[in-house]
Amino acid sequence: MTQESLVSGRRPRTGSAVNFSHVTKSYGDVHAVSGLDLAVDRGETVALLGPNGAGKSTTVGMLLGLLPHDGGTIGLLGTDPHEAVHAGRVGAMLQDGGLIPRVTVRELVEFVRGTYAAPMELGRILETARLTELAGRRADKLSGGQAQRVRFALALCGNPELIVLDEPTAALDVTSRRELWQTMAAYAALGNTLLFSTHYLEEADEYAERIVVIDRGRVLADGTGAELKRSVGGRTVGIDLGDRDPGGFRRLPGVTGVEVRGARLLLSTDDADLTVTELARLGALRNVEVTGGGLEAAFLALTGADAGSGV
Ligand SMILES: Nc1ncnc2c1ncn2[C@@H]1O[C@H](COP(=O)(O)OP(=O)(O)OP(=O)(O)O)[C@@H](O)[C@H]1O
Repeated sequence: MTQESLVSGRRPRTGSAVNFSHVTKSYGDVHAVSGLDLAVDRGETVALLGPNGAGKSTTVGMLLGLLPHDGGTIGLLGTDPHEAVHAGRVGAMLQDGGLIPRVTVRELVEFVRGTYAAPMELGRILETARLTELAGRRADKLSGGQAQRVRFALALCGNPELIVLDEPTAALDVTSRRELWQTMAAYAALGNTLLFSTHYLEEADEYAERIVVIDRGRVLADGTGAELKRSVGGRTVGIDLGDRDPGGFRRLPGVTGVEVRGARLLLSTDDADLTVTELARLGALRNVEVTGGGLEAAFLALTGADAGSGV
């Protein structure tokens, strides 16, 4: 660690945290992961976004050394998954992890801390996971959001450099989701690496610096939320047609398609700004509405466009 990182408690953001190269994994005839390439740098917060059955949990399982991979190589914090996990350098929050009954939050966290050679200090774990007030409560009598924060606290026990979270906010309400994200974002802000899988597009867009879209075990897209939205482009600009000739709009900048629906003219465009500017110049902006271009449209285009490719 550098002098600065020792003073501030921040970790240096250099080097590779996760490196999958051509990784494959099958369950019998099911190709769950098919030649996956994925690189995450230290200090990054990355979302693995994919539909059901995309291979997210299998990827997380292999990353943590819980599932053997069939082919390719997996590097974790400059070493192999087993070594990194055994050294306490990786924390994990998996789906459906039950909490031991009849013990308090403090006892549970103490117990898990005891399994590490150099654990994070108890007070800091409770504070980071916002559990200080709940430390004396029974761990099996908490709300869904509180229980998930306890699971996050358990993932923090070894003072890990990387935390891997498999759908951490599934089944949580909006408030609990936001609270959990505040705790995780604070940990990431110290220079730690977060890799999480999710179904929630808004969550990936809001909290991840990078989104890796996977489907059928392969990477379909990799970039910031803004880059993914841009890569699909495709917005629709709608205006009231009035008595104008729809054909004349075909030559407008950005326009890729023209459709008349009732009294409305719908222009498909790959550059909505340019199209709208030109409509304004022509004095044709009546009841303008720009739709599409969100992450959902990008996600559907990416996963849908790949359907039927035979993989
Ligand atoms: N133990 C298993 N035995 C057989 N097939 C499996 C097993 N685990 C997963 N699969 C299959 O592998 C593929 C990838 O599953 P995986 O659970 O990794 O996807 P996922 O993206 O995590 O899905 P979800 O979002 O629904 O959790 C799916 O087709 C799934 O049915």
